[in-house]
Amino acid sequence: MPAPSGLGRIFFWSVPLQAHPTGSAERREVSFAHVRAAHAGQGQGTIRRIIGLTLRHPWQVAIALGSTVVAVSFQLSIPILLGQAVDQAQGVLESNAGTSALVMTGLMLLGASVMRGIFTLLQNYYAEAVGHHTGHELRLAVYEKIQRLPFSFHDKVHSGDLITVGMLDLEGVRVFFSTALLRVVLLGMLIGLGAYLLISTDLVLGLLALSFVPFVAWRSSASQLQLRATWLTLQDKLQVLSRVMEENLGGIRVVRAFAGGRHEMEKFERASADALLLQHERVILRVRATSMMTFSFFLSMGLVLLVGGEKVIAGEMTVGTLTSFLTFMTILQMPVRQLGLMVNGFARASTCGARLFALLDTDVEIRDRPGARPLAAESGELRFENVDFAYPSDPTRLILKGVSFAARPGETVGIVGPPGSGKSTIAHLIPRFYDVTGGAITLDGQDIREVTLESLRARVGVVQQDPFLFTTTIENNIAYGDPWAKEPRIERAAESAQLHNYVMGLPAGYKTVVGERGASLSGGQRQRLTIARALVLRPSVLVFDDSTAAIDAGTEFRIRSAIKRFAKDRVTLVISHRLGALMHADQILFIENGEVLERGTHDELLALGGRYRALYDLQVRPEADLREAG
Ligand SMILES: Nc1ncnc2c1ncn2[C@@H]1O[C@H](COP(=O)(O)OP(=O)(O)OP(=O)(O)O)[C@@H](O)[C@H]1O
Repeated sequence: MPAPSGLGRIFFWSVPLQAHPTGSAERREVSFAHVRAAHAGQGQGTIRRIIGLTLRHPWQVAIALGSTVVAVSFQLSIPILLGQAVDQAQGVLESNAGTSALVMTGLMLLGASVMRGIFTLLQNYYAEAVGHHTGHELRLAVYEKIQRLPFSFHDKVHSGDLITVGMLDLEGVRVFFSTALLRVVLLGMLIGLGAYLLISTDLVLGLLALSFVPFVAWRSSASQLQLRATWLTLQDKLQVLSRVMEENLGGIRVVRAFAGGRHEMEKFERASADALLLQHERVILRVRATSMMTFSFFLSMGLVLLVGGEKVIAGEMTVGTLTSFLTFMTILQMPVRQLGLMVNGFARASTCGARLFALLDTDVEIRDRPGARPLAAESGELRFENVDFAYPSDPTRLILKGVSFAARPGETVGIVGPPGSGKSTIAHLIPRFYDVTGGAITLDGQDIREVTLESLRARVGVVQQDPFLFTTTIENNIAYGDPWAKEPRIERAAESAQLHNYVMGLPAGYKTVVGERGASLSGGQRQRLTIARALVLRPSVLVFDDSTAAIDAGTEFRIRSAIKRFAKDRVTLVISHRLGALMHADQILFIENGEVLERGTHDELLALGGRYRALYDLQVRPEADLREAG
């Protein structure tokens, strides 16, 4: 990103970007402490909180407000000068007086217009700057919050809804200063001072000139509030549309495979038709309000012309004063119409802000405890001590019940069991994606809840069931956990994961960009890439959560041999449905309904003749028998 220069530097501040050592990615080194501090204080009024955020840019706010005051003063001088000019021009025509006074007034009028223009520009520029700075900070704060939200939150909230909060709601808060707060000053001054000038010049004509104000103010506010209500419903409808589209794109292969195109189209059309109906309703609301406001304005203007014209004819008022009145009215018309926008700005900011702050205030249950220390790096012994666990969404249903086991560095623990028995849940608990509800998990004797999350996650590498890849190069995908990893380390990890030869065969090698979510790779290649990603971290505990399911037996064997060398001083957990993937483990746990039913080595479990044996007979023996027979 090029550094901003000139005016841009005043508007934006540059965020230092640190180049990724591999040269192909960028990492931001930004501290969010100040942003987080600005969000402290749950329960404060939403609008007060937004004003607090805005005031974090005091000099920009001051320039915007100061410019508004000066611009309004110049704007209000224009009708006065215009009236004066008309009277002077009439004087020149009627009594052949000199034109110097008229020229002077003309020049003053020009000067006032230019000054008004300059200060309005400054007002708009700095109002936007405040909004963009606030938006930038909030975006970072929301994104940072999303990075820290616990898995239990993501279990409950649709990611599309989070995106809406991060985009639409944030926008409602971002524009608060320019559309609402600054308008209070702008409209307050224009309407207040304008009304005073009109009434102090001529009470009756002043009241007539202002007669459209209450009606237009009411109509504009009422219609804006109605528009806002329909806008919120429209957002819900559009959200449904984006969910339908998001799901369709995410599951595009399922849709095609099951020829679901027509059904998907019908779903989309229904959601789109709902949105269309609402948009139509909004257009009618807007057009009706605009025509009523325009009509009432011109009605008032007609009355002013009628009464004012009679006063001019009767010699009670000059043509210039009447011109001032009409110009004042024209100047006032826009701000009065904008009162509705101001009311809308407040309403929008308060609903959007409430949702945004609710997200920012969400309690992060999984976080460092006060006084948490980094995990002390020792041998890396992993222990599950009588672990109970229930997912926060269903706290009464125990998924794990009294699970205990220990693994010393260099040991491999195999975990097998029927679907839904709780195997992946064990994998989720080690890096603290969730906290245990009973018992404890320790690493080198340290309860993992008592150490910092960052140090824990740096020591635990989990290869998930579902291999997720980023749309970037193979190199960056492998080095995701440690962007400063040097090429030889990345290549060694890829070699262990049996991916190196494949990558070297690609024209761009490690610089090959994988498509969206790794769509250009096969299932097995994606899994091998995620294995390499975990190996780069050189973790103390390596967890394979059914992560070789898409890999053929030969490749899996080679990966296992390579990892054996790699994992000689680490704990390895292998979760799999296939016994072939974990038969070699030093200890195998057979899990059912969240309980360890059997444990031992492969031979011990076979000799036990229990559930493991039954699974072996079902899965492995027929193949072995067939091989022998062949
Ligand atoms: N995020 C979650 N929230 C609530 N319940 C969950 C969640 N994830 C899993 N479960 C439930 O916990 C139980 C154990 O799930 P888990 O994924 O650990 O099983 P598993 O043994 O790994 O299954 P599989 O072999 O099919 O991958 C299941 O009944 C599942 O429905």
